Amino acid sequence: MQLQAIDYNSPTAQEDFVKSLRETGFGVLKNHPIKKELVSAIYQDWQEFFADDSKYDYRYNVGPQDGYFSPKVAETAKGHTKRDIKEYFHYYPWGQCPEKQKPLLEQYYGEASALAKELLAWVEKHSPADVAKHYSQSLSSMVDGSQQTLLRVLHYPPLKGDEELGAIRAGAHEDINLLTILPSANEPGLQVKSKDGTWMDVPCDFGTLIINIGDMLQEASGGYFPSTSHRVINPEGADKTKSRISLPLFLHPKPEVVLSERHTAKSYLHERLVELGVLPA
Ligand SMILES: O=C(O)CCC(=O)C(=O)O
Ligand SMILES: [Fe+2]
Repeated sequence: MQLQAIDYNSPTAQEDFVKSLRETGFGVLKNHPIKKELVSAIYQDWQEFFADDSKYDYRYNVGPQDGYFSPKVAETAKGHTKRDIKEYFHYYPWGQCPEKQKPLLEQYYGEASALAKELLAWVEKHSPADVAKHYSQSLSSMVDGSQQTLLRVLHYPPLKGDEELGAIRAGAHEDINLLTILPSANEPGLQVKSKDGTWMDVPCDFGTLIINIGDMLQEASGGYFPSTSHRVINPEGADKTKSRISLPLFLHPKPEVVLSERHTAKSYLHERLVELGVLPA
């Protein structure tokens, strides 16, 4: 299985994209509306943020989860024992954000959320009737007016050799939300698990966008759209000295949205954050 980039402007983009999501949990888009100059400017802005000790002034708020998570409090992937080797900042329009980094991040948040919503509408339009009948409301209306969509700026520091044995940049996990949009990072390392259990590299041509299904869409679609495991592996050799920045946007529904007979978005998110060790039970 190889992930082929799909041209956003192609006449068959919608069908090709939804087919890729269905078969692999992932889709890669090229020629999409998000400018790569915006993404690279954000990467630069945040290299500065993570390099400066004033980042500790933005320590995350435990309940709402906005702000800076240092490597000491970074999440531990479900089923793992070692924390991921990363630090990150959680941006919400209502949350804390340093003034210098705010304008571009806010702009990106708006553009990426709008694109994510459009892609969710593609998913809905190409869902078979027997899958769509389980959606408690239209997928795109699930995110209308949502305050929960999260933009995460991730920094994986260069490896120094003193990392815990067995720790990796991001342990294998599935995302919690409906859809995730991720611009190709500035360094490789992202891998996705294929159906036969092998790990494949996700292409990291700067300028492409990687989209994946999260657990909430898997739940709402009765498993038709798979939330696929992915991870970020550690660099080797000379690449160890390089840091890596990435910028996933996690599209979240409103808390009261019914995902399935078992879960609302709120109950599901709470259960998952406790499992990740970032919320007290
Ligand atoms: O850094 C990446 O490329 C992926 C990050 C990721 O999977 C996540 O934060 O959920
Ligand atoms: Fe992820």
